[in-house]
Amino acid sequence: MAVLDSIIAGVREDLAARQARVSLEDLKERARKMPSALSAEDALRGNSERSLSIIAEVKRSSPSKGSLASIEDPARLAQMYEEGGAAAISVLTEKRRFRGSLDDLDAVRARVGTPVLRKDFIVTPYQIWEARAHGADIVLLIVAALEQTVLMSFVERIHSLGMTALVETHDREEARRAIDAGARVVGVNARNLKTLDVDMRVFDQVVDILPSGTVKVAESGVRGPQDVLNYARSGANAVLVGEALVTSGDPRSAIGDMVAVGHHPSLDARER
Ligand SMILES: O=P(O)(O)OC[C@@H](O)[C@@H](O)c1c[nH]c2ccccc12
Repeated sequence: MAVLDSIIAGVREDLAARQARVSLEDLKERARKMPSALSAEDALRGNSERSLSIIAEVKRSSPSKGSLASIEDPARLAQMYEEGGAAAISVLTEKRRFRGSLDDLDAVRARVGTPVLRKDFIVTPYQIWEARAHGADIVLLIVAALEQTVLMSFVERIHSLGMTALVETHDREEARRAIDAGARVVGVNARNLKTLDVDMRVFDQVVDILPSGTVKVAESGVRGPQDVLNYARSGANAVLVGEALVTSGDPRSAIGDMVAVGHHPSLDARER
């Protein structure tokens, strides 16, 4: 079984347990009582002052590398990311492979003022309501995990709840599907979720499929400022970084160095 399929099988089991505890009706009620979602599209697109956005991830573990960092206080880590200049914070909520949780999402949401992304393997509308009920502003959707009509309805659901869908792709065909489904923020993941191989050239191979107004997010494999610069030169509006930040020992300055790349003079003439 491909890695993605086995992750999703576990996600479905954990989901069934949560659904048995909290009904969809209760969840909707909680979601309706939440403050409105923060608008994330402009924050991710960047502006003249911050011409490249960094999405910084709270990530304890990964299927490819195993344990990365214990992160006993996810809110504190997120706060350091925010102080270092992150445009948004990504919180993994998948339990089995990434050791994340909705508690992490709650804690981060309560601490930071930036948009927060729920990073998980979304396969039912219940999880979208759950994201909103726990304060998410952005929800990840993985094209490779969803049939096209489902993808389309999930993008609509996320947008109708005032959140932003970050629709993740890994090749040109998936990028076309993301755009057809109504995505305005598209991620290009250098990591193939079926094999876990990382190839940072994927962004260049996919980027010309995306219409100019689309927010383009390069995901995975970023080791430091040079990789951020390369992605920015290729036309990324935002870069999503996990491992390099959680293993850095000084997340505030590690992200600061990446944010600074957005002001690099060689980026002035680029078209995004
Ligand atoms: O730790 P990295 O290589 O910087 O990658 C971060 C992020 O891109 C990665 O965690 C990720 C991208 N897409 C995903 C989908 C599910 C789980 C995780 C991911």
